[in-house]
Amino acid sequence: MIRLSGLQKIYQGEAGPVKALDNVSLTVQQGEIYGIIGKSGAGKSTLIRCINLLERPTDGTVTVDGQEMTALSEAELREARKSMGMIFQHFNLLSSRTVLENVAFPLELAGVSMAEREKRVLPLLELVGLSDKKDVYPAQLSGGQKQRVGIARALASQPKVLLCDEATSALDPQTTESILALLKDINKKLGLTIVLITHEMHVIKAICNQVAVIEGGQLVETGSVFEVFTRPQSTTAQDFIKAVVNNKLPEALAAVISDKPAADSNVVVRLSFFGATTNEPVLAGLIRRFAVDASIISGNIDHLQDTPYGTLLIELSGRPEDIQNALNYLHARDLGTEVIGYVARHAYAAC
Ligand SMILES: Nc1ncnc2c1ncn2[C@@H]1O[C@H](COP(=O)(O)OP(=O)(O)OP(=O)(O)O)[C@@H](O)[C@H]1O
Repeated sequence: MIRLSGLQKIYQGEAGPVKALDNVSLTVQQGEIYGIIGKSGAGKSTLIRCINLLERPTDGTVTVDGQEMTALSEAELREARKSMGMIFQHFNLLSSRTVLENVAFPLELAGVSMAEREKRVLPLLELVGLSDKKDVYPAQLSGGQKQRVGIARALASQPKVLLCDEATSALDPQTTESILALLKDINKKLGLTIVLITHEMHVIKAICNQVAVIEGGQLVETGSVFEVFTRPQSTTAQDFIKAVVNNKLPEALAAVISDKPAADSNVVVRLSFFGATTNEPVLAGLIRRFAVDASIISGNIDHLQDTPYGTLLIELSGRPEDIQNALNYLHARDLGTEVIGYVARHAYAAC
């Protein structure tokens, strides 16, 4: 649906040229929710604005639904943009117009009659849950309601693609959740392709299928959300994931753990489960096969795109050769096995 190829964007800043995008290529399939995550200044806004050519790339091509946007004249571009809605962090509503008039605005610009505008806008207000606010002005709405108006307005011209520029960054966590749920619902109901930029990994985790990580204007990692969450390759992706996956050691354990084994120390291991392996009785198999004890220190199972994913922190005790055999057994399974460190026997009371 969207193909970016070799995109480059150089701004002429006051202190000289700024390379905001450096050879960015990516493909977004029809019906996907594609998230682009990066820290401040990474190039996210520039990238999303290059998709509808609000920002013209210095080099490279943008193709949307088979049409090369970068080859169009300004007039052709205005027409092509109708197939792409956009929502913004600060909503960008017209304060002197009611909710209905705001949502109808793109249709008004397109010369659609008042009667037809109303006919098309009312179902959209229902879709975003604002039917009872149609005659209200933006100042009387909450942030979440304003973003719902923004979403309805973006949908007014029946776009195939919805671009979301930090759409939930100005909202509290609960409202963010409801807006993300609405976007997911719209994606499902209308089959709309959604591209969003964010600096928050929980947004990606909540609704995206695919993710791209951007740093210094370059894509440093792309893949399914499940792949990137469970096996992040870049340090940037790993840093983002730390914010949503709690891999912190319990304080009492962190105080006594060492990275060097002692003669009689127990081994602390983090197991990561993905998909089908989540249901495997790994610990039972371990204890049955080897003369080791496995105490559970902490654990959690979460879901990513309806696939179970979890980590388990365990402490293995036994003779060193039995522990080694047990570790070899774990390494041979289809799960992540990471030795976190060593604790002296009885130094930490695992349950
Ligand atoms: N109009 C401009 N002129 C000069 N430099 C610009 C311009 N717009 C953006 N930049 C620079 O380009 C780089 C990327 O900016 P961009 O706004 O795309 O990043 P971002 O990831 O969206 O950041 P943030 O999350 O803080 O909004 C930054 O170094 C920024 O300072």
